Order: sequence, then structure tokens, then C-alpha cells
Amino acid sequence: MGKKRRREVERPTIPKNKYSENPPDFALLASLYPSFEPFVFYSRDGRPRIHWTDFNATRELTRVLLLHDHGINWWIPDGQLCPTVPNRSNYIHWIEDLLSSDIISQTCNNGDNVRGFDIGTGANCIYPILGASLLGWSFIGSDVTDIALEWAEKNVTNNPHISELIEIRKVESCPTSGVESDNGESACGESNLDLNGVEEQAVPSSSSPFDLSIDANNIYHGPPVLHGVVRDGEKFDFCMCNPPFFETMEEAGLNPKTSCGGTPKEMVCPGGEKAFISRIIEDSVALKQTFKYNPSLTHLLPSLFS
Ligand SMILES: C[S@@+](CC[C@H](N)C(=O)[O-])C[C@H]1O[C@@H](n2cnc3c(N)ncnc32)[C@H](O)[C@@H]1O
Repeated sequence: MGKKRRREVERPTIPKNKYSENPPDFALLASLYPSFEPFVFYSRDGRPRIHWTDFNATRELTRVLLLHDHGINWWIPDGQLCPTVPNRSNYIHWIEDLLSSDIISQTCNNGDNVRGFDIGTGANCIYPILGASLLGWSFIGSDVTDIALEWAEKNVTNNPHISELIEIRKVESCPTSGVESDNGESACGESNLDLNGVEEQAVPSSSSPFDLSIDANNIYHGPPVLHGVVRDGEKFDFCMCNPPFFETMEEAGLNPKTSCGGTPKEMVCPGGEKAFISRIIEDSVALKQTFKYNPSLTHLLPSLFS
């Protein structure tokens, strides 16, 4: 598959997404934003392009797109995971469609204000920013790393027009008020992961209530995900997640065709996304009425239920 074809495949598919029919116009953005201009070059067919392997180029594209299309002031430090705005917008519109469909029962009524929980919001805080900016949704964005929490907070406070809608919440490795799950485990009791993705001492956990086929190596042993992070009585229309995908950084193999950053702390958890999403499912069952809907990004949906 050639380069041109690959980028076409990546084009967002949800019609509400403004980029589905009108992908970002690099020439226009370069003419309007001098900081973006040096990253744009013209291929033989005369099309404006950027080098997707240049982190500075992809970060600057995200910065100017958020500014141009959303009036958002945004930045992330070198190497942090850099989101593509068109694709991340797709996820938000997909949830919008699901919430307004018959698939979701209208049981959790927060009035007009849709409230979401973004697990692992990252330094980029992209989903709360897009959800608040595009649709006026309010969000809790959680994360575990200091750098993510610091920059997510900056990306919120630098945008007073949406800052009231977004709260950034630190996930404590072991909250002092750890609640017990239905199976009697502390919400953090089994956590033995140092945040470099190194499992210090694997302690087998009990199996999932869904009887997911997860062997001992695929059980999530990290910090709390929902249970122990969501507070008593809180209600959300949905929770969402772009999980740490990979079991190791080698597996991540960072696509040589793009450079969107991503540190081990952002990308890796023992058991990979299967283990992480399984924990989200377990926590959601334990928290019962807290969430109306729990969509998560995954490319492993069949294996989750195999
Ligand atoms: C793949 S990144 C996603 C970042 C951002 N949401 C995005 O889509 O670009 C995964 C994030 O999950 C965070 N994370 C890992 N374990 C977590 C946990 N138990 N609770 C909350 N966040 C966690 C990581 O620090 C990282 O920022």
C-alpha cells in the first residue's frame, strides 16, 4: 500500500467529523501560522505535505489545528504522545452518535450536560479538550504520571473558555481510602507495577467476572483504573480510554512511518491493552450505575472475548 493510499485510509469516517470531507489544508495553515510553515513541503504533484516522521512537525500540526479550528492553546513536551486531531475527533463524534442512539438507555440523566470520564488523558488531554470544545461536554481526565498531570492541567488552564468543564484527576498508586471490589480485593492492593512498565513481583489476581481468557501474564497489575479513582456518588454518561496498548516498548515498535511520540509510561502496561481494558470492564461492573457507556479504543476486540 503506497503512502498516498495509507493516508486516505486514515481519513476519519464519521460524517459529523469536519475533517472527513475536508482534511487539514497544510498550505492554508502554513500561510496563516509562520511557525508551521517550515514543516510544509510540496511533493512533485504539487501537494503540500509534512514529514510524518518528524515529531516537531506532527506536534506543530496538532497545535495549529487545535488553535485554528477550536481556538485552543495547546502544547506537549518533547516525546509525549502527540494526537492527530482528525482521528481523535472521530472518537468523540462516535460517542456522540452512540449516546443519541437507542443502543444506550437514557438511565443516567445529568440534565443537558453530558459528562465523560477519560481514563489516561495524557499530557495532551486531547479527548476532554475536543469533547468540551466541540460539544460542550464536561470531563474528568485521569492519569498516573506527573508529566501527564502537569501538562494536562496546563492545557486546561490555558483555555479559560473550556477550563470550567474539565477536571484533571491524579490516580494515586494506592489511595488511602481504597475501596474493596466485589471480589474482596483492594482497588489497589494488587498493584505491583513500577511506572516504567516493570513488573516487580507478579501477584495473581482473581479472574474476571466475564471469564475473559486472560492468563496470569495478562492480568493487569497497575495502578487503579476506575475503582478507587471515581468518587462515591459520581455519575457519568460514559467513560472512554485510549489505553496503554503494548506489553513492551519493543512491541510498540514505534511505526517508522510516523513520529507521534509516546513514552513507555504512556504506551506500555503488562498484559497490554487486553489486560487494561479487562480491568476497565471489571471496574465498571463493580461500579454498576456509575457509567452509562464505556467505549474504549482497541484493535483487539475479538481477542478480548476469545
Ligand atoms: C496511550 S496514552 C493515551 C493518552 C491520550 N488519551 C491520547 O489518546 O493521546 C495512555 C495514557 O494512560 C495513562 N495511564 C496508564 N495507566 C493508567 C491508569 N491506571 N489510570 C489512568 N491513566 C493511566 C498513561 O500515563 C498515558 O498517559
